[in-house]
Amino acid sequence: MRVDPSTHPTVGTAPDGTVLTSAPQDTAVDHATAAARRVVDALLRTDRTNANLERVAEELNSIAEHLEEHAPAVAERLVDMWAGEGVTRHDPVTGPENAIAPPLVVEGREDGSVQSVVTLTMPYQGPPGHAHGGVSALLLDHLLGVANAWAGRSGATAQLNVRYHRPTPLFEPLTLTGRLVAQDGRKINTIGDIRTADGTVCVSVEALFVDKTVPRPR
Ligand SMILES: CCCCCCCC/C=C\CCCCCCCC(=O)SCCNC(=O)CCNC(=O)[C@H](O)C(C)(C)COP(=O)(O)OP(=O)(O)OC[C@H]1O[C@@H](n2cnc3c(N)ncnc32)[C@H](O)[C@@H]1OP(=O)(O)O
Repeated sequence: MRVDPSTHPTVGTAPDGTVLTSAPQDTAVDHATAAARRVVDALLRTDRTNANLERVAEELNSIAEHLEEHAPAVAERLVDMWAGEGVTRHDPVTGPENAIAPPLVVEGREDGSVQSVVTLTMPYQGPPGHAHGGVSALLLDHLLGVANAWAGRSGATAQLNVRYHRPTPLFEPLTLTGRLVAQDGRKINTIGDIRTADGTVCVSVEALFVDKTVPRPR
């Protein structure tokens, strides 16, 4: 099921398996961003001596110039970015329009949790062959925010306590899970983890969110 653009679905209003993130579309911007993501990955993988990197730099700079020529003022662009209901296409975790985002596709489950399966690659590397701890924290922070939305709440992260149990492997499917576990007025407690396919926990988090509306640019 796709997200209704007028209201954010929650566990009470949408069935199991509801996609809570903005799916990649068959649009030029999504195609361009997917290509940019591919370039970031390929730049890290390519042979440093044999690839013609001077030509690559020239062509990429020419592309950047074209994009910058058509960029409106930042304030104007921000209004445009925040015109939807909160499911963003530009965030660094799930945004199909953000080349930095893996991007995660998050599903809401009927048990109140949210889940995402992702395979991380070279751009997200920390220790050899494994995910950077800051990347794991980023992905979980955002996933927990989506878990709050699925539970009908929203808030800013006030605390994110991260426990790294064991290194998180790249190049294999990881399952990220999050759920809201307690609420006390404006305070929201949300937990989550990252596991390998055999269920081994690599990272777990406990977070405090505080309900606070950040005004949208307009
Ligand atoms: C827009 C609508 C969308 C709807 C649709 C949803 C679609 C969903 C899709 C996608 C979800 C997106 C997911 C995004 C997820 C990413 C989240 C982030 O990255 S957020 C950026 C990083 N976080 C910050 O920048 C916060 C910076 N800090 C602050 O702004 C404030 O400090 C804030 C809001 C956290 C608290 O400030 P105060 O003034 O509002 O509230 P005070 O009175 O200080 O605290 C309230 C209670 O909380 C406790 N508290 C506050 N901070 C605490 C802390 N760090 N540790 C422990 N307790 C804390 C206090 O002690 C107080 O508790 P007592 O009521 O007295 O019991």
